[in-house]
Amino acid sequence: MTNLQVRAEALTEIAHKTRQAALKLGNLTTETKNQALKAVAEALTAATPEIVAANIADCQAAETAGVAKPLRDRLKLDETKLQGAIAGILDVAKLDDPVGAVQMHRELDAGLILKRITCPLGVLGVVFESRPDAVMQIASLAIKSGNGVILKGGKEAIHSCTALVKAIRQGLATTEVDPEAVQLLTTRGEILELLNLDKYVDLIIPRGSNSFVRFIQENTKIPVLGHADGICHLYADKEADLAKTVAIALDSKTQYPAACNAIETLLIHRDIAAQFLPAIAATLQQAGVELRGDAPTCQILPEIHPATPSDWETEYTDLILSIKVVESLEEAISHINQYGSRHTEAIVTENPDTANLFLAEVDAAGVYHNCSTRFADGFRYGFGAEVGISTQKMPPRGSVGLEGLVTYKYQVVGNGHIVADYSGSNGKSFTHRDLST
Ligand SMILES: NC(=O)C1=CN([C@@H]2O[C@H](COP(=O)(O)OP(=O)(O)OC[C@H]3O[C@@H](n4cnc5c(N)ncnc54)[C@H](OP(=O)(O)O)[C@@H]3O)[C@@H](O)[C@H]2O)C=CC1
Ligand SMILES: N[C@@H](CCC(=O)OP(=O)(O)O)C(=O)O
Repeated sequence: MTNLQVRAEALTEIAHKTRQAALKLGNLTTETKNQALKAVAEALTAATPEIVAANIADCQAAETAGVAKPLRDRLKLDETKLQGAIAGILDVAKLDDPVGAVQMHRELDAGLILKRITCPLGVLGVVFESRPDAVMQIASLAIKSGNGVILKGGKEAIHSCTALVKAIRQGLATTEVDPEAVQLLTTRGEILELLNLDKYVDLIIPRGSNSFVRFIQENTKIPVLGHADGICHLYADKEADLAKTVAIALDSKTQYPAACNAIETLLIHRDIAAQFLPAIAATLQQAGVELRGDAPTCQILPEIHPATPSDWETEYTDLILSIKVVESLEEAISHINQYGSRHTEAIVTENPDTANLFLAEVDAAGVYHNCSTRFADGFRYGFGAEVGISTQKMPPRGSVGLEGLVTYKYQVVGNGHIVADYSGSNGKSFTHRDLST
């Protein structure tokens, strides 16, 4: 057998075990799943020294390799960040179980009852960037939603992800959840093999660049839920409040510059540009942001770099912001719909009609008025955690939490009912009576 065949066989075995574990997990009670999450939290707490040491090794290697600082900040998992993520697991335990919800309860005819009931998807394959806290968010959401999960983090986070998954599996080993429900892959080659395993894997969630998500979509028969790049904008309207604009621009750009929900471009109405831009620029530059502007912006801020057309389509994941002066709300919306990645878009204005037009006409998973784009997050939305932010149009769209990880079944129970009785000129009629309370 060639090395490739050996790898394919090993991966098939992993996927098979995950599926078996997921089948059992999908039928466990809410209480049992919550106990498993608590055991996972305890195991992660106990393994804190090993996890932090593994992360230090990853961070040092990333620094040596010249990985940019915002991406190293994203990679970092110190004790405080780890404790926050563990608290997040306990928050997921407190959430309602997304499995077993009766979404529809209908009498079709006397004694013939239809229910639509939520159920797990089965096995998820989630590929994500070098952000180790994602392991805990995704694994806890998978367990609570009754799904098995095969994880693959970015190469810079390999030691951190390995230590985390080891602790998660140790925690699960003390519970009724089979540890095989949570798996970790570490190489791109394994991902390519995983794409062939449509018999075992029900959904692939790639978190990464647009080209990577497209590559996955084009190379698998497994359904794909794409979490692609975030080219997000803030539009300062002619009726914007200056203090709000400065605060929101600062937060949206600098609070976590490597996050996909950080802004890349500030659009500003020409009527306020001369008044607002000096204050906005001073605050951003003080925070270390490099500004790049179009010609009208550079006239007001002569010290900044001119922007080139490629700036409008670039996600910097760094402390860089492009600025463009627009003639109107319509031009701002049109720019966003052309260059945005349908992730998260915000307007600052005191005019409710202008805001409503923006919220209605901008095509994105998140449309915000007078607040930071950094609110695009499962924890902040009250979902406990998130698998990521779906940039696809079909649901689940935006931040994907527990509800995005279940599907449903139609359950029909009768008593010997047959369709022939309801057909033809003398056929019985359906009652279609709603039985939901
Ligand atoms: N919408 C969302 O929720 C999120 C979006 N993003 C977006 O992702 C981008 C940043 O991602 P970045 O850090 O550069 O990560 P990449 O897109 O480079 O990589 C992300 C993951 O995909 C893997 N990968 C990339 N290319 C391939 C390939 N051709 N074959 C197999 N595996 C591959 C990487 O593996 P390896 O490291 O081993 O190469 C890594 O595990 C940004 O655009 C950001 O906005 C990020 C997180 C969440
Ligand atoms: N919702 C997240 C951002 C989504 C995400 O995972 O982004 P990234 O930092 O690119 O990995 C947050 O606000 O932290």
